[in-house]
Amino acid sequence: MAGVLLFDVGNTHTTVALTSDGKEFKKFRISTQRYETEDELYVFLRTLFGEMVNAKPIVVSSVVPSVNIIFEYFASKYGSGEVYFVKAEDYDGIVWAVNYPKEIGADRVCDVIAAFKEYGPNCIVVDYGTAITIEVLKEGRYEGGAILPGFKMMVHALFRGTAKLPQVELKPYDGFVGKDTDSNIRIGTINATVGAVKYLVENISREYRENPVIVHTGGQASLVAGWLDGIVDPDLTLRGMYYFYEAKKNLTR
Ligand SMILES: Nc1ncnc2c1ncn2[C@@H]1O[C@H](COP(=O)(O)OP(=O)(O)O)[C@@H](O)[C@H]1O
Ligand SMILES: CC(C)(COP(=O)(O)O)[C@@H](O)C(=O)NCCC(=O)O
Ligand SMILES: [K+]
Repeated sequence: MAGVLLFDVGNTHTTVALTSDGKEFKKFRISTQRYETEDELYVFLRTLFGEMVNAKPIVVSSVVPSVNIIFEYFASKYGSGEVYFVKAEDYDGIVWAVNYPKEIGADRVCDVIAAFKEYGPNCIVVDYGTAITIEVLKEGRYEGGAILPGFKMMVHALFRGTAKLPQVELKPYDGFVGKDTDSNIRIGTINATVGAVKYLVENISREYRENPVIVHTGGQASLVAGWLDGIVDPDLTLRGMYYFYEAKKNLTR
């Protein structure tokens, strides 16, 4: 089967997706800390994908620099030899109107590319992962955004910083006054973070006035579905990776 292997490497999980059109994905999710060599990664992927995983070009969106070398080795030993690392400075279909485009996390680059292609030039994208990122697109220019602690990080911060507070389930609480420790914590971490996102999106929209399209993505977007306005689009990052690959492939043919 033709196609390309996408690796969305985040600080918690690596989502691996096989696709031949950038629309349909056969995807699996593994912990980013679980592989330290190209052979370990291959064992995982052979188990999950079977032979389909062999001899494909690979695209890597990584925000964990320490693992990047593994994909270089993987590409030459098990891939087609081609590896494309997502970088803002390698994609000129967007104006990266920020101080240091090289600093932008690759996942954010992918989110912006896909949002622009599919939701138009005025969007706000919120990506809920280890950290929560907010991307602002105005008239097709990436204006920057914000970075917040993710839901799990908020809960973990309370757990690590106190003697008695437990880690709670990552579920919003249906109410705003807790009657026990668990609900107090969930309100102050999950509900509060949803509130922070709401606050930032409202103020960004006011600043940009074009009533932007709002898109939610990332592993925990489903957690907030129903609490926030906007579209929930879990595969946005993967589609952005494929758009990046198409742009690079046409350049290098
Ligand atoms: N199938 C799944 N198994 C485990 N966690 C999942 C799954 N789907 C979504 N999640 C959630 O996604 C989170 C990781 O989100 P993700 O966007 O991949 O983070 P990052 O990109 O920072 O690694 C996990 O902490 C978990 O809450
Ligand atoms: C903010 C992030 C850690 C989010 O990554 P994730 O939560 O997906 O692991 C990542 O986009 C990143 O490392 N960004 C670099 C700094 C920046 O984008 O300005
Ligand atoms: K992410």
